[in-house]
Amino acid sequence: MSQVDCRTLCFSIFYYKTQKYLLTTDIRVGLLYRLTQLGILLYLLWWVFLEQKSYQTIDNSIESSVISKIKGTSYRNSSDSGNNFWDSTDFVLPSLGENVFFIITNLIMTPNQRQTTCAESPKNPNAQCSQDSDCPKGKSVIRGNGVMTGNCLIAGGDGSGTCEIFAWCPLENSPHSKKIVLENAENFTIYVKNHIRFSKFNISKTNLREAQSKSYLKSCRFGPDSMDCPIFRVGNLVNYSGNNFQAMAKDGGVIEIQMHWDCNLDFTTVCKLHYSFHRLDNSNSVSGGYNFRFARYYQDANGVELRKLMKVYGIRFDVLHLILASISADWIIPCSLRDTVISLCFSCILHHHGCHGTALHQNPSCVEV
Ligand SMILES: Nc1ncnc2c1ncn2[C@@H]1O[C@H](COP(=O)(O)OP(=O)(O)OP(=O)(O)O)[C@@H](O)[C@H]1O
Repeated sequence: MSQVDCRTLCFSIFYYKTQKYLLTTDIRVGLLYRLTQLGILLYLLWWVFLEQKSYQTIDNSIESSVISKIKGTSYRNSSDSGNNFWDSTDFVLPSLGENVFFIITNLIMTPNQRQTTCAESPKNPNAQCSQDSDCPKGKSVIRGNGVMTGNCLIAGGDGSGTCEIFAWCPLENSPHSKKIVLENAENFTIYVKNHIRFSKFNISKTNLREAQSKSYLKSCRFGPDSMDCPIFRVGNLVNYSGNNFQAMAKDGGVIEIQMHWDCNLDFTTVCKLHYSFHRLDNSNSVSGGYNFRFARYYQDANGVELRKLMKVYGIRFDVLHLILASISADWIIPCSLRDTVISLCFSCILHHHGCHGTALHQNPSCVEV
């Protein structure tokens, strides 16, 4: 590189350029310019601002808590299990009041079980025997309830018997009747409290309106006429999910209570809350419904440990929430980008129109300013 080239290159970084404006009085170019400006303006106002609300941002730093409380009582006087009275402490599991809770609607109760020997269920083909050697001592019965003692208990005169087992005896009672045990479960009420907090903006919201008093809560029930009441009747919830309570209460199921928050945090915080209810388990499958077993342990007068086994059927409620929060972003309209686009377009137009280079002086509609 020659010495002159090098000096030109080095000094060029200290040069300062000014812009040169061209004014064209051609009405077609002017009209096109204004139409382009109008188009960009309309695009920004209508699409970017009104339709897309692109000036807003979504806040993902949302904290939320769900607290539930269930109330109701149920009484049943039956010939096989006697008087049975239930209140929420008995039929709600767990009692913590979380966003997932289970309401017992039906059960098979087997009281006074203790660890001793008894006959395995005769319905279990793996426990059928004709002699003691068919019941190897210490071996668990496949799909059974206990461990074989080595004795075959012959009950009938046909020589067929059932293996004796060491287990919690007596074994679990036979399946429940068609009638559900907690008949009044349909009328139980669920109170769902949901608090959400937008930690970035220190804004809190709850599904309970400030004006709602304790007496309102005592009497209100969620329904088409009172969509802002946070107390739901169990039977209605099941209906809203498109199911029949009596059918669902017999074998149990899972229902989702979905709380959909749509909050606009611009200016004043406005949140719209919408509830929807869906059944989550597949009631038509071979193993439909929802049940599990648990036991309550106690001792008799001699200090022997006993238990009351319960196979419970019921409805598990999952409270889920979707929160959509939009708020004005610290947005900057990309002015430089917009100007670049406009100027690029117009240089093309002017070029096409002959307003460039030497052609500038030959075209009377191009004025240099
Ligand atoms: N599942 C429910 N069904 C109907 N009302 C309810 C239910 N849960 C709570 N409430 C009522 O809503 C109001 C607010 O309940 P909150 O739990 O805040 O107060 P509380 O005094 O602890 O209620 P309580 O002692 O009655 O359980 C109370 O009047 C309460 O009786």
